[in-house]
Amino acid sequence: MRLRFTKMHGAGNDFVVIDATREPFALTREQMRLLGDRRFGVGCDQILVIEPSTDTGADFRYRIFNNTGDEVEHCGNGSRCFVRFVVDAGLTTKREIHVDTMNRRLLLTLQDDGRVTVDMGPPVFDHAALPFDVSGLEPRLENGFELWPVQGAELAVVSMGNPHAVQRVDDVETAAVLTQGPLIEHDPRFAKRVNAGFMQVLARDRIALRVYERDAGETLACGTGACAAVVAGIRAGWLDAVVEVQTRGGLLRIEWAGGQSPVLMTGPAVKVFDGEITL
Ligand SMILES: N[C@H](CCC[C@H](N)C(=O)O)C(=O)O
Repeated sequence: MRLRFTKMHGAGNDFVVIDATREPFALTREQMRLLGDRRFGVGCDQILVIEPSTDTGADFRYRIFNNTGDEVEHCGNGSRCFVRFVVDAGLTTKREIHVDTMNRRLLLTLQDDGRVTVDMGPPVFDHAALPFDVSGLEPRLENGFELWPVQGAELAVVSMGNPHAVQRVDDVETAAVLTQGPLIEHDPRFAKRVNAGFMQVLARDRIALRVYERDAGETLACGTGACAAVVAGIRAGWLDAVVEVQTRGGLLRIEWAGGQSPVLMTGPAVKVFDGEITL
């Protein structure tokens, strides 16, 4: 089959975007793996599929598949690229867009400077929701916030709709991202596996972050990972309410007022090229 797509990235986290608003999305898992392969296909961290809304309260629905073909709950950098795509494709004239993902409704705003602000909804700390099995573990409390001893790390466990386990490190450049990351991702306590974050606190309003993503391995940036890291840092008492997150692929700005307030993420969304591929 011939497939038209748009290649995009959000701070270096890269995507193949498929417009399924006029014809239904029908790729098999194998076709998605080929599409996402950096040598045999186009190559990307995730595949984003844009569909018409099934609910009057939202303008679109958007589905996210890791490059393994596994469908996942959320992709922060992807949601910004989604907005850039639907505006550039003329699929909407709005600049404030409501979109439904697997388990959240997001409000996204295209800023005049081309960046996109995403209301990511509130973080969830309920271990059962992640899911994360805490049986037999004793957390260390930092500012009253639980840090869990798993795989030789002290993990803050947060859901942004998708699961994250974040640890504070002295230096992200020398952190054991590529060795400890997969051990955390596949630890049996995370029944749906987990995205493993490594955060270096540079100041109360600035961190450096690397994320070993579930399925995708280390990406140049992880939007939901940046949200999870900042929320964990605020709860642990290390960070203030507005934080600049330095990732290997670019800068993200994360804001959270605490409690049930939503996490706001602002960052870039870039179109690289349009293409066609036969799968
Ligand atoms: N690998 C993630 C999905 C993509 C998240 C990341 N690309 C982001 O920007 O949030 C997961 O399996 O939950």
